[in-house]
Amino acid sequence: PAEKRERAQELHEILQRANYQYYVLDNPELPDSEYDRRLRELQELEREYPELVTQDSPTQRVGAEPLSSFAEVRHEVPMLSLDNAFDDDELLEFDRRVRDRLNSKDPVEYACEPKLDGIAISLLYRDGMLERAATRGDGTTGEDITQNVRTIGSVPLRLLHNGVPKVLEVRGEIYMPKAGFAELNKKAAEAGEKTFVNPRNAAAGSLRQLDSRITAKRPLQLCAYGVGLVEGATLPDRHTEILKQLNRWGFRINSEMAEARDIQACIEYHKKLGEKREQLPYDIDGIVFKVNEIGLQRRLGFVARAPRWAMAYKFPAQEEMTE
Ligand SMILES: NC(=O)n1nc(-c2ccco2)nc1N
Repeated sequence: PAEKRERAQELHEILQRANYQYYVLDNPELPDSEYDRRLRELQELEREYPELVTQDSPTQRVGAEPLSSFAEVRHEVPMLSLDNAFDDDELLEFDRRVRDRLNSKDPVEYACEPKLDGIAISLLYRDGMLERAATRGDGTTGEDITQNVRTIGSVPLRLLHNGVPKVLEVRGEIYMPKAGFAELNKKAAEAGEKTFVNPRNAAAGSLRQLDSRITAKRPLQLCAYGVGLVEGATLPDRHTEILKQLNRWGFRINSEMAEARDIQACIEYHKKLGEKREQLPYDIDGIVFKVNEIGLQRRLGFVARAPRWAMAYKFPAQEEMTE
């Protein structure tokens, strides 16, 4: 049925673009009712002609049969945690160490990203298709949560456009926005179910579900913040440019991301974001500053635990949620 295949392909493209606008660009163009109508038409078509189902079809986001356990995944490129700074002096010391190691008298440019308080994950794409998603775990070994992650709207099941790398590992944070968290707890309380203490725990609990149909109902977001394994492509040579490329390929990146020409500008950025922290639609527990030039990152490398080229400057802990 050639015309059925064409119709399925057309619906597929309309739904995929609507998904990108809504979940990644926060700029919905299709009313929900229109989205649902077309999704039902595609589901109907795929029921009639199962050979039309592709693994990146928008119909494949509703969750599958529950798993009995999560398989283990080994990270070829370790997922490291971040060193912490708690005041301006510690951040200045970080910059001094960086410039000493680079033997550079010039200021170093930094990328600035709010540190989302969620769960770090790794997404592996092969020929543009999402192959597996895994938690950070201990940095070397994590859990395969692909079934659950496929249900998250801001996670591309296939990279947009062509000319994508053969292998691309994207790293990011899965988090629950404050509004979605409040709504989830309100419904849970009304239904006499357990509520979550904070958005981070709610996100972690939603990703630990063996039944991905439960995860599919949770308001989770993915924000990309870096790459791991890359084969068959040359990425830009600055971190902020890599993130913009990821956004073009279909990933959500943080709208507050910025470049700071030196460490003084980082301190000003940290202060500014600290003042608007309560107004942000998601929890953050600091700012991550990264040396922006990839060549310099390579020269700095990592110490055992954390990269020498990055520092998380934390905010004071928020007063814990009252029960
Ligand atoms: N949590 C978070 O938002 N992160 N975490 C990193 C990170 C961890 C290791 C390297 O980069 N970057 C951002 N924005």
